[in-house]
Amino acid sequence: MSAVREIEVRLGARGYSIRIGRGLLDDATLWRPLLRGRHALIVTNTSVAPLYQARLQPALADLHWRALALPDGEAHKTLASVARIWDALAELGATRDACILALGGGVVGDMAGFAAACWMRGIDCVQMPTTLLAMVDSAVGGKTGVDHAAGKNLIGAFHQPRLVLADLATLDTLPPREYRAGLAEIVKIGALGDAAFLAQLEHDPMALNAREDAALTHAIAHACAYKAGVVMRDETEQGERALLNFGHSFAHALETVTGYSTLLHGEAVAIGMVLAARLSARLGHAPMADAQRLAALLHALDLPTQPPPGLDADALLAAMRLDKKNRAGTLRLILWRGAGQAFIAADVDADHVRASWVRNA
Ligand SMILES: NC(=O)c1ccc[n+]([C@@H]2O[C@H](COP(=O)([O-])OP(=O)(O)OC[C@H]3O[C@@H](n4cnc5c(N)ncnc54)[C@H](O)[C@@H]3O)[C@@H](O)[C@H]2O)c1
Ligand SMILES: O=C(O)C(=O)C[C@@H](O)[C@H](O)[C@H](O)COP(=O)(O)O
Ligand SMILES: [Zn+2]
Repeated sequence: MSAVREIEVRLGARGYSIRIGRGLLDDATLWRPLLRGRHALIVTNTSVAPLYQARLQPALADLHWRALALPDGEAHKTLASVARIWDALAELGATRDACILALGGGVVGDMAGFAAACWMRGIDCVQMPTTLLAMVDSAVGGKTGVDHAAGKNLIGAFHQPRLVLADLATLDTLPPREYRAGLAEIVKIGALGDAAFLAQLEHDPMALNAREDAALTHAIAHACAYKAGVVMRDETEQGERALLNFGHSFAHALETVTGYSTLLHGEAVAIGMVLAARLSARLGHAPMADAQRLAALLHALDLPTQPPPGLDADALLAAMRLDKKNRAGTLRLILWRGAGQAFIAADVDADHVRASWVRNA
């Protein structure tokens, strides 16, 4: 096994480690001791189960355990899917000391975490992310939940995992488009608060595309450490944590309006960050040159930087009005003052936001 990086998320009794390395799923000593009771449920999906589920099974032999493979895709990130997890827990007879092992990308992780938050008002969940996006973002920080037809992640809970185990070997099978989507959330960390990291990515955007363990470990650990710092200071998004939403008011509207089936989350975030950066420039908060820099980096990483054609600006604006960051009927967005300097912008003018949806505006 190659070197393992470890990052602590210090949240008192809710604290946990993030471990990053190759082959971690095969080392049951890393996660098996965390299972306190007799019941374990592997929550995964139909694509990931055949690839990685067998890695976990030997260590579960002396427990009551089951595996639930949910249908694949963001369109299935629904309460109906979570109800299937609760049904599986009921069939297993899972008590308060049961543990869910969330094996998959962010969709699986968000649903498994939410099911764990609610079952008997809270059982343990170990996040075993198998996508780049889940390793750098969704498995960390305890945001869990599902989508609603009216908006992304509108139903959910904060529920921290007991452990995050990021096995780099699982990325070997990740399709290129999904991999690139994860790069968008890595760029986001630089864009919102870490200009030096952003400059590193700009200096050699292709280094990460090689999927070489050392470069990957560095980027994943850097993104996780940054996010962990924010979460430790503001676990439930009373303030600073909202900055991790840079680009997301636009991204979530895009995902909602396109029925959660056209754009990947990371792709929507790439577009959303460029729109937020351009809007910041038009409102006089930031240089337009920084928005252009950001778009150039995302383009170099083969990520989209413009909304797909033919979308209805009014529908997109309507979706943005249901964003969780809004207050008292006004739009509250994450904008920036330039690379690495995101801030919370209250009461943003709706006409300006609407104009952002015009392609090339
Ligand atoms: N909770 C949070 O803080 C947070 C943060 C960011 C994103 N998210 C959420 O995460 C979701 C996106 O996550 P995602 O990008 O991981 O998408 P995903 O979970 O849909 O996974 C992407 C695709 O890759 C497949 N896959 C997963 N691992 C694989 C592997 N190792 N080999 C081959 N195929 C594999 C999946 O089956 C799926 O088809 C969105 O719902 C988003 O809202 C949550
Ligand atoms: O962890 C956070 O906080 C984030 O905002 C991370 C985002 O990348 C992620 O997409 C998150 O799910 C969005 O949260 P939401 O509260 O806007 O639904
Ligand atoms: Zn995101």
